[in-house]
Amino acid sequence: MSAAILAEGLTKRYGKHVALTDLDLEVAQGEVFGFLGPNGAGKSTTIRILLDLIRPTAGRVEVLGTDPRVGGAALRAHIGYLPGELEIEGRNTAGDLLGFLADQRGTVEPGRIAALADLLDLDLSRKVGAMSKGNKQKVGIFAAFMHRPRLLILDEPTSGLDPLLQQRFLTLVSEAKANGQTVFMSSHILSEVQQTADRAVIMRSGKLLGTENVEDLRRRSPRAVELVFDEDVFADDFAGLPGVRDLSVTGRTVRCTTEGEVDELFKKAAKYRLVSVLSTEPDLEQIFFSLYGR
Ligand SMILES: Nc1ncnc2c1ncn2[C@@H]1O[C@H](COP(=O)(O)OP(=O)(O)OP(=O)(O)O)[C@@H](O)[C@H]1O
Repeated sequence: MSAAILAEGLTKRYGKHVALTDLDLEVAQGEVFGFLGPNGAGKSTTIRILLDLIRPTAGRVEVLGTDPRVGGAALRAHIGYLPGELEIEGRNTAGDLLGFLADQRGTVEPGRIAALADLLDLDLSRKVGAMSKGNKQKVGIFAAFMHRPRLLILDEPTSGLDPLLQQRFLTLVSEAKANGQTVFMSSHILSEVQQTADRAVIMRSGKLLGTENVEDLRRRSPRAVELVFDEDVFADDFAGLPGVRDLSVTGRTVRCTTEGEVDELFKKAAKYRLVSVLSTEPDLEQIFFSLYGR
């Protein structure tokens, strides 16, 4: 079986500016694949090349076994694409617009649009041009998912969605995976990729830093942890614990960065009465630094 996505030596220059350098990528069919990187890493550039919206300076890609430069409409029929900067204008209602797209595609099962509207809480009677960014994003998600394409290419799909809807979106991704579809999803947020993806690549400044098994990434990536107790605690109790660094203990509050195992930390914490636990994901730059030391 051919790969869902294959890129070899992909390079893109805009004049003197190098947006992408020698990228190799292979995404298997049926895989949920995260494409991670901060703004400007080259994610949208790669995605646009996969869709033949722009052409590479060097290297080649195959999408579902076909060169997108020759695949045309037949290839596009198998791809659901959500652009990073979605622009939807016009006086049509969401229902009319999505109904039109469904007719064009001809493969959308009856009731699918209503079910998606229910899941993502979208009022189909609203005019798309007057919608908020988040609602427009939902329309874009519908358009990508509704015909259950073999391959979903999603550029920052949850941008503009509130946390509840981000979770609902992730259920759509899980459903697509269960259905054997391939999902290629860019993001600058590790946690959303961690929840759904099998593997992820991490990009920075147009270069691939590494390919990661997402389960490993979850274990290895640092988290900022804050524990608050109902009384002052002894700093010595928390000193030198495995997987704990940047420790600061002030009165009732312990702050630290954890990496990997947190078992010892919580065993020590259990000596006291814990009032609250806050664990936050650092931004990608910090994760890069922790994983790759640069
Ligand atoms: N049409 C263009 N002309 C010139 N430079 C461009 C063009 N499109 C992108 N770039 C540059 O190429 C680099 C990669 O951009 P790209 O949009 O692929 O990054 P990204 O990872 O998708 O980030 P973002 O999330 O901000 O879109 C950036 O430095 C960007 O400024």
